Amino acid sequence: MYLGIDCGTQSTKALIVAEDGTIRGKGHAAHELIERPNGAREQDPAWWVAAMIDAVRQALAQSGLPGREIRAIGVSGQQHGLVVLDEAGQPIRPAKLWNDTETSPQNQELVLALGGPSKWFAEYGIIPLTGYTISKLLWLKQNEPEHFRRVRHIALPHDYLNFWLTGRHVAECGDASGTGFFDIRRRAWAAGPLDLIDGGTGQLRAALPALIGADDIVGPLQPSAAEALGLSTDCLVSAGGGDNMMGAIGTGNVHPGVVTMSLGTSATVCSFSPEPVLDARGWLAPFCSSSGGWLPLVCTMNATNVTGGIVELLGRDIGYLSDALDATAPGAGGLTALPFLNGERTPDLPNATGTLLGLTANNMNAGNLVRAMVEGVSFGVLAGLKLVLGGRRAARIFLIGGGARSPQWRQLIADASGAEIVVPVTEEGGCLGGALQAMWAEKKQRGATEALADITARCVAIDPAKSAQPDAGRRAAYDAAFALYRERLQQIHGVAG
Ligand SMILES: Nc1ncnc2c1ncn2[C@@H]1O[C@H](COP(=O)(O)OP(=O)(O)O)[C@@H](O)[C@H]1O
Ligand SMILES: O=C(CO)[C@@H](O)[C@H](O)COP(=O)(O)O
Repeated sequence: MYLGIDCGTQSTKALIVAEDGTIRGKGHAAHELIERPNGAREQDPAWWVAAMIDAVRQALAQSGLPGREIRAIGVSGQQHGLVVLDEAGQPIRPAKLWNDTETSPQNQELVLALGGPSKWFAEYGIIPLTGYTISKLLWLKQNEPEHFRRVRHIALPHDYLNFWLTGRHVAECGDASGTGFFDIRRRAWAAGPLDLIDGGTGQLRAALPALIGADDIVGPLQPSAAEALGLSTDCLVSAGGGDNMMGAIGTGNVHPGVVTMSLGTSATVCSFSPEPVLDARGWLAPFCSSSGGWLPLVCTMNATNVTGGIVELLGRDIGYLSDALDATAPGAGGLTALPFLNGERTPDLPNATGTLLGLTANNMNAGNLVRAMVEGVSFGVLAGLKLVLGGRRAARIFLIGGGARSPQWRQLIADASGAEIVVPVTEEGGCLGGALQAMWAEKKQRGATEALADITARCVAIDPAKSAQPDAGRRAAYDAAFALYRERLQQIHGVAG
């Protein structure tokens, strides 16, 4: 048995998976979120640990299996968050998250300090955007120098959980590639940007964990972690990765030609590549995968916070989102939402706020309000799909994340993209990816090596009842609404969608 753990923004999920891909147990525990009006978004790493313990114990109880049956664990985690640890390995302060826009001035400062976007691209293959890890370090130095001085280890959320599980400080290329201090072409840390922050003292270079391979084992569980989780100290922990990287594995996106879209707190779209896919404009995130390759990706910062938020504001439960899509027509009667509630990463508008345009006496109703938000979020990620595929059309998209539970939202994405939408039987893509990566690494460790593509081919199944085929008539209506969205985006923010 293998255990996948996914530390998302809103919750931690756990999944027990048998060698043939059968799901044996599930668990889920919600997270708190610290939000401040200045764009700060933070979580205490201790909350992730507590949620992980809770979710794993639920999954074990549901499976009825003894803990010693779990051979290996793979941890998936929200990308980019900065966990800073002191000499004793204790978190110094709450982690600033991927959707924290308070550090936008520091990001701008760093981009300029190295010589501008083209210099970053030439040197490291990436141009940092607000949300990536690096600006959080400069923010810490400028705003909390006492905390900065105590930094001895830098970790991403999943690296921190791996450390808590094993006592070892390591990282892997997928999640590391989203830091802004990683060389995308060479798949290695890039310490130069860190020298800009600490003035070349070497403090931050020394705080970097060693990089390991995607199919490597971090180590066995340390006794304290094994006891807390109800597992054995023989249980191994694999490299894990960023949640998008692990969601890619959980949808079989480990070879070219597969597209994964996630509708979680963020909306993301990505497609595996055996070569680096770089973008000198910096719109496409040129990340590595957590399966040994690259994973060009686009992430928008506003997704189910917007769609869930409007439904809540209307005093309904989340099922109303699907009802509203049923009750209204593509285009929401001319209503367009530019849903950048907390600034945005793609397009790069970290200080933007949301806008609702085209409101009339005829279209102002609850259904259209919900539809406009869902369409605004969807158009943002569909613009990203074009970037990821370099203008090619997707024939099929694997849809995961909480939003994929809505049949009507799935149909909207099918109609607006012209692609078939499929949903894996195991919709917790990050968790399944974690468990499958753990299987891959554990098998290699005991000399029973199996290619990851063979493991995903065996274990990732599509739920036929959840597939959606595009409708050409509705496609034309969505094309018109998408064109209006782009026009209004240009008008309000001066950028192309
Ligand atoms: N049936 C549904 N229809 C639309 N949205 C849904 C549905 N079920 C859940 N969601 C949305 O999914 C969100 C959670 O998504 P999830 O992928 O778990 O987030 P994260 O990984 O960022 O923690 C919820 O907040 C909710 O808004
Ligand atoms: O920042 C990114 C990707 O670059 C986000 O996708 C985070 O990784 C958070 O993911 P979710 O909580 O929405 O799954």
